Amino acid sequence: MQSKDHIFAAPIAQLGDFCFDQNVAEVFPDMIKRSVPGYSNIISAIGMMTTRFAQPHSQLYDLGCSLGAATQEMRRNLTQTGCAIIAVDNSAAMLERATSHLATFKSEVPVTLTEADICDIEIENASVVVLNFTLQFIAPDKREALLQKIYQGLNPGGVLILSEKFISADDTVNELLIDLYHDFKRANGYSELEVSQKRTALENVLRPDTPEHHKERLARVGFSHVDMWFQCFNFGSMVAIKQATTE
Ligand SMILES: Nc1ncnc2c1ncn2[C@@H]1O[C@H](C[S@+](CC[C@H]([NH3+])C(=O)[O-])CC(=O)[O-])[C@@H](O)[C@H]1O
Ligand SMILES: O=C(O)C(=O)Cc1ccccc1
Repeated sequence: MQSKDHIFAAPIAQLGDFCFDQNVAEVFPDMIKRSVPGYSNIISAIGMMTTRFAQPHSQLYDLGCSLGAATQEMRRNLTQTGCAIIAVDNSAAMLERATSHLATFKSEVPVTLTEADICDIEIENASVVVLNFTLQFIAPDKREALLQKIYQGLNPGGVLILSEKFISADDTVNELLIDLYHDFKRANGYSELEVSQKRTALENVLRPDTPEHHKERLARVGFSHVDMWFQCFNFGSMVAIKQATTE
């Protein structure tokens, strides 16, 4: 039985910052499905890109793995031999549930679940790195160093899949995309109060960048091929490919 997300349904007198605690981990599959437009399409495409980009005897990273949805899709779509998946999250509650969730599937592919800050881990011999709605929670002044580390740890021809909530550089478009996003949340059963309380709780925690800022930063750390492959309202996903040695 999956629990429904009612976290912001009742008025909260002292609304604190949003965090990935036990209560959020409990309702996370329902929350993410009803809160992130295109989430299931993005997860499927992570599987498709894994089939294309995974290199034999390399490592695949799921950074900010939550309950391991991207890890499971990568594992299911891996056709290369000798690969291992490293899934990392700094929320103990998420990792505990990811461990039991992933154990329900049969697979030959080794998965290591690590409780750590993704800014502190080593990345090496990587062919696929996934940041699926995680970079937005990293302090803005730490983002470039993290992307630089990912770039250094990727093998030539490797890919970073970066999904994020965005802001638009154009104020009118920005307002429109946020309005459409709130319509999407209401259509998925969230009340006005839930939408507004969550918005406030996320203010200091989820800091979105513009797509242009992402593209410039990805190019600056060294990625030679960068573009958006999916966008729905103010949510989307980018690919960044490290130049292959044969190009
Ligand atoms: N510094 C950090 N180090 C490690 N983990 C972190 C850090 N900061 C935040 N997290 C973790 O990043 C995850 C973000 S959710 C990712 C969804 C998943 N990728 C999915 O495909 O279902 C996205 C969302 O909820 O919007 C949470 O589990 C945090 O604990
Ligand atoms: O719900 C929101 O307002 C969001 O921006 C997406 C989201 C989804 C899950 C956790 C945190 C943010």
